[in-house]
Amino acid sequence: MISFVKAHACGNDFLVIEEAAAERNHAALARKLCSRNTSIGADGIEFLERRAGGDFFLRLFNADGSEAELSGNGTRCVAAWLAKSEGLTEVVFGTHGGVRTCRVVEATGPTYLIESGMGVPRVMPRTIELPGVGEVAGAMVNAGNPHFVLFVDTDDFSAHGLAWQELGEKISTSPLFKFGTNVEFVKVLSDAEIAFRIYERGCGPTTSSGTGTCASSSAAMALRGVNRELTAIAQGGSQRTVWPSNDAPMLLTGPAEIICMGEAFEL
Ligand SMILES: N[C@@H](CCC[C@H](N)C(=O)O)C(=O)O
Repeated sequence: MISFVKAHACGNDFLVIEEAAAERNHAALARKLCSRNTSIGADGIEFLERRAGGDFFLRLFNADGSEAELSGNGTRCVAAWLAKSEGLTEVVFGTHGGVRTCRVVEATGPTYLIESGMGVPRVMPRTIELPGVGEVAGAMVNAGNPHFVLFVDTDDFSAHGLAWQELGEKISTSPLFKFGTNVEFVKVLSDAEIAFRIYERGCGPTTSSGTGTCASSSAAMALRGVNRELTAIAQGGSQRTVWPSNDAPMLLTGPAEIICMGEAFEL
């Protein structure tokens, strides 16, 4: 049996599994346990490694078994679990996308409001040529993991005559991005608010993304001149971002809720 904890951040859901239990089956476990109809279901698994000296390291596997550098929401879910189970209120995680620090701001039952230091996002305006679609203008953003951000002004977030989910998949899996990319469709609502939709590498449309929130916010701040403190509204809820300048680390504040814990049968 494999012990797991399930948590979500604005509907972006994760299983948390101790690295020691993975026995090198990370990808297979992710594909199996994240399946919505035949298993527990989740957008990804965070494997939590406890290193000497009390350090933590996170490895994130998407639902399709691919490994990503990190997840902003997933990291927060693990921080919420460590707050609930071990009373930790500040946790530093190593990830393949850089160090991330989480601080519990508020706790209400199983829900934790957490502020995370998300590193310095890098925003690079880019126009790509997509077969059958044409030129798509946007920005590549490195938020520890890769993102392509498009600005839209349609009610339904469609762009280039395609639903955002369809265009998102084309961009996410385009060979133009050697390692694939997450895709965000961003609408600037005011100087203080953006709304966005997310097509994630390795799992498709999700209701929220922590790194996607950072990528969307940083692109809107750097390229559209909105405020350096923003509310970013996704389908699953809002998060707050603060980015004092283009060279500064971004702070991300949002909720994470512990749903359940249990034991899964082995593969
Ligand atoms: N939902 C996540 C991002 C998860 C990783 C992503 N799918 C990738 O492959 O980079 C978040 O909250 O950041």
